[in-house]
Amino acid sequence: MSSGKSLLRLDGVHAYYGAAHILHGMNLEVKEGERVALIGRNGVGKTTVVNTILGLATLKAGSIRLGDYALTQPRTYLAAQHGIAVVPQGRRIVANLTVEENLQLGAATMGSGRKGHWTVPEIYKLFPILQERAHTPGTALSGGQQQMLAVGRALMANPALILLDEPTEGLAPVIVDQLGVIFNQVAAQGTALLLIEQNMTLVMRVAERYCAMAKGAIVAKGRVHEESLDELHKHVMV
Ligand SMILES: Nc1ncnc2c1ncn2[C@@H]1O[C@H](COP(=O)(O)OP(=O)(O)OP(=O)(O)O)[C@@H](O)[C@H]1O
Repeated sequence: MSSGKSLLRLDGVHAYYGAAHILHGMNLEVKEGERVALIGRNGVGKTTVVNTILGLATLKAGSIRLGDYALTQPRTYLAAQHGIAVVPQGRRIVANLTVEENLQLGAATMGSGRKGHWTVPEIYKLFPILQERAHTPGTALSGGQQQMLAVGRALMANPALILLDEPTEGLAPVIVDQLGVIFNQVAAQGTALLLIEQNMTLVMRVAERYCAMAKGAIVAKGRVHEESLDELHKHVMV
């Protein structure tokens, strides 16, 4: 376990959509530079963890800390201000902006003015195809390229931690492999990753430890090593 600074910590979190009680005492911590996978079957509440941090699901009990900051009233901009960027499920590329404008939006809407390694030229080094298509509308890209854009946009905020919500969903295996390489490069730059993922091969390649959810809480956790695949699969098989 990393002895670094805590970037994100949930303790006993209960969260709701309206009257629907989704997170039931959720605990989770990601420290500086860590690569953590959050796994579990469809519908167990993985996206709701992200939505609760962003204020899109209602936090009713428990606590969330973003670094040293106690997040009592979650809001999207507060996560960004405290160094957490999100690559949302479904990518959410802005339709009437070009690739480059989408990237610039990442720096602007994260709002914290954080400086760091990631600039438009650095994103283009990571994803040369985005430079080739810089002036194309973001939504005219292929699914894999849109996911690269969503990752690039999140990096533009120079986050300490990036939350990746099923980034490889619906993508061809060759693109999944490319993204795996990229996530490792991003982590090597010092950015911590929380990877929500159904592809356990990718989890094996990227994560150093995993947390498995069922029914809105953590039911297992451990280190990822060469023998982990069967154990990981148990938590995602239907
Ligand atoms: N806006 C909403 N209103 C009410 N219930 C919702 C809403 N969004 C999700 N849910 C329900 O909350 C539960 C958890 O959903 P969530 O999206 O967090 O699961 P998940 O583990 O991320 O699954 P998936 O892999 O399918 O994205 C599911 O039962 C889902 O139907």
